[in-house]
Formats: sequence, C-alpha cells, structure tokens
Amino acid sequence: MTGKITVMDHPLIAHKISYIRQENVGTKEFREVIGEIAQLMCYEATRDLKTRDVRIQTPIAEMTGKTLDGKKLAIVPILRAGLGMVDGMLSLIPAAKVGHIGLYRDPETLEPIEYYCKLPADCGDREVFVVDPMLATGGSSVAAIRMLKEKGVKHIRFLCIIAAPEGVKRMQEEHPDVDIYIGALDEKLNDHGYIVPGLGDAGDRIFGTK
Ligand SMILES: O=P(O)(O)OC[C@H]1O[C@H](OP(=O)(O)OP(=O)(O)O)[C@H](O)[C@@H]1O
Ligand SMILES: O=c1cc[nH]c(=O)[nH]1
Ligand SMILES: [Mg+2]
Repeated sequence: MTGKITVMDHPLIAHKISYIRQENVGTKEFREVIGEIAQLMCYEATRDLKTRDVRIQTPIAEMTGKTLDGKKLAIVPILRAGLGMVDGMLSLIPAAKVGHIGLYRDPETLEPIEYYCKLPADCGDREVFVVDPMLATGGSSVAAIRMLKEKGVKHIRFLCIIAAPEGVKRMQEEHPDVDIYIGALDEKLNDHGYIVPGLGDAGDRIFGTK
C-alpha cells in the first residue's frame, strides 16, 4: 500500500507560496501568509471527511442537510515551524484537539532530536493531521509519525507547504499508510539539507529568529 500524494493545484495556494518564498518578505507577512496557506490546504485535505444526513429546520422549511461524521480530529504541529499552521487549520476545524511534537534537526547530522511530546489523551481514536511547513530529508516527519503510531494513532495525514522529492520518497517508504498533502513539490535538497529553491528556514522566518 502507498499513501496518496496530493500536490496542490489551486491558484491561490500557488500564488501565496511564491509570495513567501521571496527573501524580502518580513516576519509578520510571512507568518500571516503561512496561516492562509494552511487554511487553504486544510480545505483540500478534509475533502473526503465523512458526513451523515441530518434533518434541520431553516426559517423557510425542513430539509436534510449534512453534518461531519466519523472520527474526531486532531492537529499535531511539529515544533517549531508547524505552529505557524495551527491557527489556519483551526479556523476550519475548530473542534479539533491540538497535540505538540517538538523536534529539531541537528544541523550536522540532519537527524531529528526529540524534545517535547504532548498529545490529546484520546489521540488513538482521532484522525490526526500532522503539520510542518517543510518536508526536506523526511527525518522529522518520519520520526513524528512514528511517535504518533507508538501512541496508538492509526489514521494520519501529513500536510507540508513545500516538499523535496527525497523527503516524499522517505515518507512513502517508512509510512506508506499516510496520505501526504503538499503545497509545492520542489526540485531537490542542497548539501546542507535545505530545500532548493525552497524558502529558507521556515521556523526562523515565522518567528524572526535570524
Ligand atoms: O525533513 P527534515 O530534513 O527533517 O527537515 C524538515 C524539518 O526542519 C525544520 O525544522 P527545524 O529543525 O529547522 O526546527 P524549527 O522548526 O524549530 O526551526 C522543518 O520545520 C521541519 O521540521
Ligand atoms: O529548506 C528547509 C529544510 C528544512 N527546514 C527548513 O526550514 N527549510
Ligand atoms: Mg528551523
């Protein structure tokens, strides 16, 4: 089994990603637009959520409408940069619980180092949306999803704004059951593990730390 890979083709998403790639975009704007992209990607990534019929009364008539059904949802950002996507996601799925996984990539080895994990107690019963703007080598997302599976989570989707082919391949090899939603699929990684052309360090650009 191989998870579904969806590369966004919506013009608004393409436009906003191109905008924030530019090196002269400042922290405030970068953070705001990351949130807008996350909101648009959430819309696409929730397209197949289950619904059930519900009888409702409008001011004019009774009718059969739709309401969300199936598993409850959770959003799990990979810290830090994933935090930039949480509010955009919550704007569309406000009842979702939010867990946090703290990982940073060792700049020399590029291996993910874990420093935090706090998840909803019932996360094993939820459909989980893992969010991180960048999928580079795949080390961080592979590790985060492994941590979730160890806690019993079975239904996982991963949303990233920019991905490198190397990371997508690694995710497919290690987590073939996870559907991946990608804002833009870039060319490659450079010698330091940065995505080319990418947008630089997403965490630093969201929080203004460089
Ligand atoms: O696919 P990978 O090779 O693992 O790289 C991607 C990871 O690197 C960045 O985090 P970073 O380590 O810079 O931490 P930060 O979010 O705290 O800046 C990014 O937000 C991903 O989590
Ligand atoms: O290009 C990259 C790669 C990893 N992390 C980032 O923030 N950017
Ligand atoms: Mg970073």
